[in-house]
Amino acid sequence: MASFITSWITGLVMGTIMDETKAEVGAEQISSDVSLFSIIDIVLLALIIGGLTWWLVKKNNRNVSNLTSGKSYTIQPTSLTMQTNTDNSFVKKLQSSGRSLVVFYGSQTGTGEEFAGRLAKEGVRYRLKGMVADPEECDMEELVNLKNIPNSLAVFCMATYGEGDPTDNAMEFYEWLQNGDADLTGLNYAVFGLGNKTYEHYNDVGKYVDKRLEELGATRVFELGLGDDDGNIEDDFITWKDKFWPAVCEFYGIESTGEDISMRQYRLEEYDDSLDRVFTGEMGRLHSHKNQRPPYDAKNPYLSKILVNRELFKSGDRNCMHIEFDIEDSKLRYDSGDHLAVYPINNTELVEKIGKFCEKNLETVFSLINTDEESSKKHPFPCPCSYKTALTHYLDITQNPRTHVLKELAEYCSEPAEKEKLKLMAGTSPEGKALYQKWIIEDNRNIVHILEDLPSCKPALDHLCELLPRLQPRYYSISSSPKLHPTRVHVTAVVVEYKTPTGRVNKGVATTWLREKIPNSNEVAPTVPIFVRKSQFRLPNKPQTPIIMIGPGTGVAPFRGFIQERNHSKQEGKQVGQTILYFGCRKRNEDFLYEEEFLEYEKNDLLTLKVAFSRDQEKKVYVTHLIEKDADVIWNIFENNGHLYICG
Ligand SMILES: Cc1cc2nc3c(=O)[nH]c(=O)nc-3n(C[C@H](O)[C@H](O)[C@H](O)COP(=O)(O)O)c2cc1C
Repeated sequence: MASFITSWITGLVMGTIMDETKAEVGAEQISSDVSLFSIIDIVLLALIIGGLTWWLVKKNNRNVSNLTSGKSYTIQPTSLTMQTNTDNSFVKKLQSSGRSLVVFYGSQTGTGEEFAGRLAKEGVRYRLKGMVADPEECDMEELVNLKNIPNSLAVFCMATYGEGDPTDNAMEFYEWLQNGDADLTGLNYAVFGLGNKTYEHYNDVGKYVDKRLEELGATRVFELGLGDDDGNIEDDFITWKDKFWPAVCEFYGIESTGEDISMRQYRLEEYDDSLDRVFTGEMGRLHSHKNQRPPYDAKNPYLSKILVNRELFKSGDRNCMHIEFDIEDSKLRYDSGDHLAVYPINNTELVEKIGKFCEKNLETVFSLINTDEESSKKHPFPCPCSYKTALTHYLDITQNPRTHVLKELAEYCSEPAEKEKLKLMAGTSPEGKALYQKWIIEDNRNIVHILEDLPSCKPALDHLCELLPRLQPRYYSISSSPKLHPTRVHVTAVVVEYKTPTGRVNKGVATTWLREKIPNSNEVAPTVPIFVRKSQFRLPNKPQTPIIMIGPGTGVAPFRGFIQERNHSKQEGKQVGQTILYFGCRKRNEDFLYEEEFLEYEKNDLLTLKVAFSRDQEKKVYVTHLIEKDADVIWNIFENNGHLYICG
């Protein structure tokens, strides 16, 4: 039962990973998510009764295994010591640069890091010159010495992942807090947590850090703030921040200087075209795309050849791709259930529009150089590069911009009405917040749409490049098993395209780009930068263990890998337990993914296939209906220590 619950939770996490890039979630995926929650209701009720004890056992053991990062590590006994390195002395850095505010971030996809940057920057307004710091690069034991700096304050912007786990960069700090017993008396702190309410462990890391620092003797200067990424995390942050600063002023007996903090963090250098060491889209090492060298990871992705890219839908106006990536010479390894990360590039048309609106030659090579010489982050992205490279490879130009970006854009409007509109949305008035919600979020405007709709706004392109967030890799559930396909990774992805309320067509960054990457035997195969991210979405160790997989739509992707793996075990003569797949889609003749393969496995007595076609008859049928009907079978599998997985 314990493993069953683990699988259930992991399934939920997995479902979210599939939807990680919100801008790329199609309407069909959203509707499968909604139906999944009904499944969860049904199944969970039964579960809670039988599995509570095991659940508690698991919860207590949670600290022993990290469930999101894929990193393996060992917990040390109570006096865990972190590596001390004088270069990592954030206290020295603060002292040498006359600062007293340090803002740490635990961030995976950049939101926490961005919030930390904004807080550190705003500090000058309150005579608290600030510095952003990555806990992974700091000796966090120095927190005990921070009190030696007058009016010092440590702020923590901490995101939560998986089953309430910290981000990779905050892992060591988190363990230190959990296992250490430092005396933090005299340390002044505040915490803002980043999370998502749809997760069971909502903002667990922020809550824990806030509580634990107090337990260790530190003084909370302002109450814990909680940001919900399912709602409007930007709004949560500015609402918290606007009360945070007055509380800080009261605590230290200081006043706002009223200073405008829209100063730049990076200075610009532009070069003539003779420069030879110019980044052209590499993530870390210059020329790494030309001289590929393992090991491959997020900073050194492997340029993989696309060997197959075929359409899976038989009819209809939507597209679903089956893509096979070549990993033969890469030394990359994967397990079924892992994720493939793909670094996409932005649409050329959008990139060129930005160049046009900003009236800048996109071929110009430039660098953004941190004005804070103490900072470990010298550039916001690999520099020098051309503006075209920055906008194509490194910056997210399709997200809804956050309010601080609008504030800076306002300064570049020559038309007073347009300037006021941006300022209003960037402000904290209820009217401004409502306008931001409507004009940016609901109308789904990205930076290109804003510049299009506010024609007098002509930002300096280098400033815009400083403001835009980094383009993130997209994660896809791997839909193959290495047992069957050791040299290839398969991915199953629906092409995202939808109309926004302003009548524009928004296209998913990665899927639209991948769609064009069709291998042709006469040409060199198209290549894509990839790396494998380990997951905890795993088959039970013993093939005899019965499993139920619920995977409507592209939620079936990881289960194709699981089924291939179970089939491999069967062919090796091993006994394989019941393997049940619930799959749902619109119509049998339209979007039944991998129909032939699944029917073949069913014919060979490996798979029990349960399918729901919502639009093939008058009355809608979803996987939830099938599960309800099969309650007895499912319960029987639970009683045999089966595993249940949900993905969608
Ligand atoms: C795969 C995944 C797992 C997540 N798990 C949780 C969770 O367990 N609890 C929670 O409150 N939020 C969870 N979140 C939401 C993130 O914490 C939230 O989106 C946050 O803003 C991310 O911050 P970052 O951009 O700084 O990494 C999860 C998000 C993803 C993509």
